Amino acid sequence: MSNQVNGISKRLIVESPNVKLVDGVLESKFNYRKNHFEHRADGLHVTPKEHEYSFKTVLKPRKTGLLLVGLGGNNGSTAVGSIYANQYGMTWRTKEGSNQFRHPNCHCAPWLRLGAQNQIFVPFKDIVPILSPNDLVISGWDISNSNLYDAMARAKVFEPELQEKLRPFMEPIVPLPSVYYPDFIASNQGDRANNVIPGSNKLEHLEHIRADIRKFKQDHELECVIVLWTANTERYTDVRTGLNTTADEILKSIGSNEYEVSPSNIFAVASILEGAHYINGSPQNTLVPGIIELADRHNVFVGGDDFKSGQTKFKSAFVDFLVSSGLKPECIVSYNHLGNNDGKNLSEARQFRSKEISKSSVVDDMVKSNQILFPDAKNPDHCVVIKYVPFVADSKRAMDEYICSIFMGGKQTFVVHNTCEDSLLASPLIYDLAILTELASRVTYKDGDDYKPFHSVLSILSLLLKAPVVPPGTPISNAFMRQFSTLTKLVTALAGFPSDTDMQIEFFTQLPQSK
Ligand SMILES: NC(=O)c1ccc[n+]([C@@H]2O[C@H](COP(=O)([O-])OP(=O)(O)OC[C@H]3O[C@@H](n4cnc5c(N)ncnc54)[C@H](O)[C@@H]3O)[C@@H](O)[C@H]2O)c1
Ligand SMILES: O=P([O-])([O-])O[C@@H]1[C@@H](O)[C@H](O)[C@@H](O)[C@H](O)[C@@H]1O
Repeated sequence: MSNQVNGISKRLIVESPNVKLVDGVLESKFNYRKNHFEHRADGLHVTPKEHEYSFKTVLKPRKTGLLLVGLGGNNGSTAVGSIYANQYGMTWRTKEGSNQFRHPNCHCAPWLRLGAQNQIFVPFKDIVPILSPNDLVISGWDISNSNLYDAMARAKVFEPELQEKLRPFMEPIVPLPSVYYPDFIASNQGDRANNVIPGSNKLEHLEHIRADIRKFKQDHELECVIVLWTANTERYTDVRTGLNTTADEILKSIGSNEYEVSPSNIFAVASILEGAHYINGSPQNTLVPGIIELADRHNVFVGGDDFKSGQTKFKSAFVDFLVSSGLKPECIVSYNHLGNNDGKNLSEARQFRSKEISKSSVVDDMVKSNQILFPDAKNPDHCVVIKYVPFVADSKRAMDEYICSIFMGGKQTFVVHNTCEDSLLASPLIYDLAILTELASRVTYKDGDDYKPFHSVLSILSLLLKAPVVPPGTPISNAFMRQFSTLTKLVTALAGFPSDTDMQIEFFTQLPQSK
């Protein structure tokens, strides 16, 4: 591990009796402070509690494969192309001049202030070793047989010169045939579906996808495989007893060709049965209770839902700022239009509804966090609109209006406009999700005498997702900086030192001499 202090590269050496390195495994002890609260007749009682965790982190990242469902989409082709652009140091002209691949925010937090007194900043990757996106082996499936050069041109995300430089790398890549059940995505996607696994037997489709995953793992001698859904948004599936509320039910439903089993359910079950982790980058409710139970049974991670990329990411930080500042959001209208195939798919009601749910739930925790502003925990008026306008292609235009009640009955209105290539926001998140999932696969914690992995529902991915799926009983946090803090505190705990409290008390007190 190394860090930059004034440009001088230095190793990060943790001086602590709570840390030891044994055969490439970092063993660390972490004192977890967690207050216990109890409402009683005379008031709210708080009892400070402390719990000692022991972690083991295998330091060497695993040889990892990333299988994208929707490989030929705007996000999929952009994610693959950007890896080659980085690996080969490509530059390309734009009307503003020459451009260079900018490493995406694929380390989540490029810099993490550690030592308040020295303002030392260390990137995540130097706190615990994490996978580089360049080392990912990437493949995947698509219902469209377009090779990735044609898919990249169709996406209209990269500049033409870059597309041509990428052609030798992208043209040979043709997505594997996929599972296609028309009722789950918009009917306007039918003309794309020319790369489909034949037949209608869902158990055969499951076994086909399982065989694809096994072959990919064997061919590339992989230690870790992550399957990530970046295919079209599906409609919600029913969740009901007998269909998918237990692991045995979902397996039985596939065996009996149940109509309500979706393509994304098939991919999730196939991944889990092949020991591959499964991440849902779209808003549909793929991770039904039965799939979560199956993941737990097979000790693989699942995560979702829906990349938190632009309008919602901003909202998760902005509303946190508003509520923390005592400004009460009364009305939030989030409108956007875009012209890519995602927008086309979302132009049908059932697919839009999946997205509306994920985009609307993002303020819930922040509203509940302030009972002075929201005594009845009633959410602000919150309206989400998405329109498909082909001309703008991937360049999404998002316009938001926030109206807040402020001091003495005043009103404060914020209007936000942002334009971006949607795929340039989402593609780095594909790496982030894969990198954090691979890191989590190397971590165990002590529970009694044994070390065990984190819960199968990987809630540490919440920072990157609009509608985080969390272990049962876990409060859902969407506030951006709180999610960020959760992740930074975990990473430093794994490395054996608690992250800074940010109190900076030492600057307005005489710091007691450390023992
Ligand atoms: N900023 C963003 O782009 C962003 C943010 C959050 C979520 N998302 C979600 O990510 C997903 C992909 O977005 P996109 O812009 O790349 O869309 P896209 O339409 O360009 O790509 C989706 C791809 O999935 C393919 N596909 C559809 N059904 C499939 C199946 N059953 N198996 C395999 N492939 C299938 C399509 O042919 C298409 O190539 C969408 O669900 C979108 O809502 C995108
Ligand atoms: O992440 P975000 O920018 O809030 O939301 C986005 C929507 O605004 C967009 O319309 C949709 O096509 C993308 O899939 C993404 O979900």
